[in-house]
Amino acid sequence: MLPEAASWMHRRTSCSADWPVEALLTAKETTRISVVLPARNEEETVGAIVGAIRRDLVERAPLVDEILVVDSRSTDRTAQVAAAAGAEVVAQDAVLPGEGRMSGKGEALWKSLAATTGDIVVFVDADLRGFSTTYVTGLLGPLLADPEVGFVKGCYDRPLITASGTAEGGGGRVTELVARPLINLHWPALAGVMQPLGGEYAGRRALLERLPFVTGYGVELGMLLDVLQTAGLDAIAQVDLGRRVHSHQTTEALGAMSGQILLTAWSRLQRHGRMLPLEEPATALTQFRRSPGGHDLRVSDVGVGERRPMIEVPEYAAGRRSLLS
Ligand SMILES: O=c1ccn([C@@H]2O[C@H](COP(=O)(O)OP(=O)(O)O[C@H]3O[C@H](CO)[C@@H](O)[C@H](O)[C@H]3O)[C@@H](O)[C@H]2O)c(=O)[nH]1
Ligand SMILES: O=C(O)[C@H](O)COP(=O)(O)O
Repeated sequence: MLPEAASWMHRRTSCSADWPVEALLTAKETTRISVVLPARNEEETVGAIVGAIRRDLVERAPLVDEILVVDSRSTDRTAQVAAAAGAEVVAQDAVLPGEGRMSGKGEALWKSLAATTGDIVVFVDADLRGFSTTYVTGLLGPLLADPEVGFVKGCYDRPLITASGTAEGGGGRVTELVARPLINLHWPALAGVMQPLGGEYAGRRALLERLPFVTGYGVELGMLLDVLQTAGLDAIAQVDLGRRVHSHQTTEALGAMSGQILLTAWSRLQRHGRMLPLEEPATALTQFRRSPGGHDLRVSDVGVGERRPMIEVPEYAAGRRSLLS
């Protein structure tokens, strides 16, 4: 891991328990806070999430000023359930109709900026199970405490829950198999960001409104890379939110998500001028394991070598196959 990345992790990582709601209320002053949930067919889960935020962070403690659910072309009762739980609900396609209709989660988030007024916007996926409002308070902590912080990512343990059981640490498959190796390769300064694709994060409007948003599932990677490019590593913080359980997509759907992640990375490599001249790619891969004191880092070298075609090996070309044994 680069010294810069290790130092960032040390300085900019906290956990949700570090940010009690009472301290946040004091720090909030006149800052308006919006919570946004993008939702496509989440009638089973969206109500409990909205209800918890409304109860804990609007009624019990006046921290959150608005809760917006962006209905992303749901065909179920997502909009009704969210409204009944106390959220304002807008249809993705009804916002800024003059801008036309694009698709996916990134489109819903982009539209949400136009449909909210908060100085700080907190994004929370609508498919979470066992949601706690400490997700929201945790994400707000670094932003309310430090004006230098502009963007906060959540991190958590991610189980993979299937009909045959629960594999702790088995979730986040696109993160582990695609995004993390890609980030370590081309953006090693971000190697300490534990959940680069996580859907729970918060940012200052003044920063978010100056970023392009990738549509679909490229939105998180694009945003993280664009924040790094425009505001620098120190503007980013991460908060350990504990454990995250969500609805898993099929492997096939995750393949499509991976394609969007790769395309997003490609576009940022081009746009941020990292292709020319071609930089030597970093070969260190940093992974994380939960430990009693936080997280253990495991850095391995994923560098690959290259062998010449076998036919160019003289012994082989001469037919001396006995050398194979
Ligand atoms: O067209 C869409 C698709 C999804 N969603 C919502 O976006 C959230 C996350 O979508 P989901 O399909 O559950 O994504 P995951 O499989 O959980 O993907 C992970 O990785 C993605 C890529 O970085 C992130 O966008 C997600 O937040 C993150 O949880 C959910 O509330 C969805 O309802 C929309 O609003 N519109
Ligand atoms: O964030 C990810 O990597 C994808 O959403 C896949 O997550 P899952 O493996 O927990 O379904």
